[in-house]
Amino acid sequence: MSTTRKHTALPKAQILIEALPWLTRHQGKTVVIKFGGNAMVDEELKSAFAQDVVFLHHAGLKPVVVHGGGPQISKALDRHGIVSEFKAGLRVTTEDAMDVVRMVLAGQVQRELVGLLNQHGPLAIGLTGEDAHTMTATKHQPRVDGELVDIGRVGEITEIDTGAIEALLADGRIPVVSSIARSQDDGHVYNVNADTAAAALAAALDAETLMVLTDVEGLYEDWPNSDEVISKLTATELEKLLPELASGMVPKMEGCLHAVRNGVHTARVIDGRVPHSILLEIFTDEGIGTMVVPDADPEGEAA
Ligand SMILES: Nc1ncnc2c1ncn2[C@@H]1O[C@H](COP(=O)(O)OP(=O)(O)O)[C@@H](O)[C@H]1O
Ligand SMILES: CC(=O)N[C@@H](CCC(=O)OP(=O)(O)O)C(=O)O
Repeated sequence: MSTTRKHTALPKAQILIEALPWLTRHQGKTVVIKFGGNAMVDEELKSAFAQDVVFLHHAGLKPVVVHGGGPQISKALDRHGIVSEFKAGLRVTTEDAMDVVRMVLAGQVQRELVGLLNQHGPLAIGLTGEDAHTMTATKHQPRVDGELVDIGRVGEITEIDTGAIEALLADGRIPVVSSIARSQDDGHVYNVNADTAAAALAAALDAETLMVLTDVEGLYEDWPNSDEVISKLTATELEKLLPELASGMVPKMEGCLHAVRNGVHTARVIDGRVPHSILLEIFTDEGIGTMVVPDADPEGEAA
């Protein structure tokens, strides 16, 4: 035989092998991925997101996508002459505004993500929390300066039925969920913050990981004065920080806390502006954002 041939693709094999421990660890595990409206600004990023989710699916994980669409809703409301107002980080949602919210989330943003994922095969199925009683809510009245405020059709999740999502996962599909909930009597629907919905679903599904993609690097220690990202913190450490956090981060970090306090192993806030941030986070040990772990973290760094 002649001398050994030079295989120029060998570094690729090295990269695949480096992912082996992570592939083994995450095999069969459910990962809830929240794709924020602010991270959905760029066509290339959206395609890379879809590729990552499909990659996870083919690597044996069970991804569930929950999407936001705040900026897209604000734009549509503006076109309808409705002014966007937020209280306690949540959109004040009149009945008219709710029609627009539902149209944008279920009819526009969700359809686009389903389309991008399905470019890779017959994988994604879109639903909202209304479908098969996936999410039931009651009217949410947050406190602002100690006073209860009425913010219209904004819901607080009271019940989750994971049946439809689990059936889709068992059938090898990728559920794409819009954050709209039904009311107990099916009389109307509620607008639910997408971070809150993703966290509640992650807990109800017994997911291994909740991953929240947004438009910052992670949780900044002293926002907006410094860009020092907190790379890892426990539930109790996060709980202490919560009162200091500002609007957009509040539902995200409250969601992460809820998730890890209810069985999810890790909740991560990562930068959706970095292409393939999901793969970097799942398959390398260079976590790129903020990771929240339960207080007793038996697996330590391996989480
Ligand atoms: N401590 C913090 N660390 C990082 N971002 C913060 C912090 N506090 C507030 N923010 C704001 O939260 C925003 C993310 O939330 P949001 O706008 O709701 O994004 P998304 O559409 O991804 O849900 C950031 O762009 C930033 O302006
Ligand atoms: C009650 C409430 O505020 N609902 C959000 C739902 C969409 C969302 O959460 O989108 P992002 O993740 O892109 O912020 C809203 O109407 O904007």
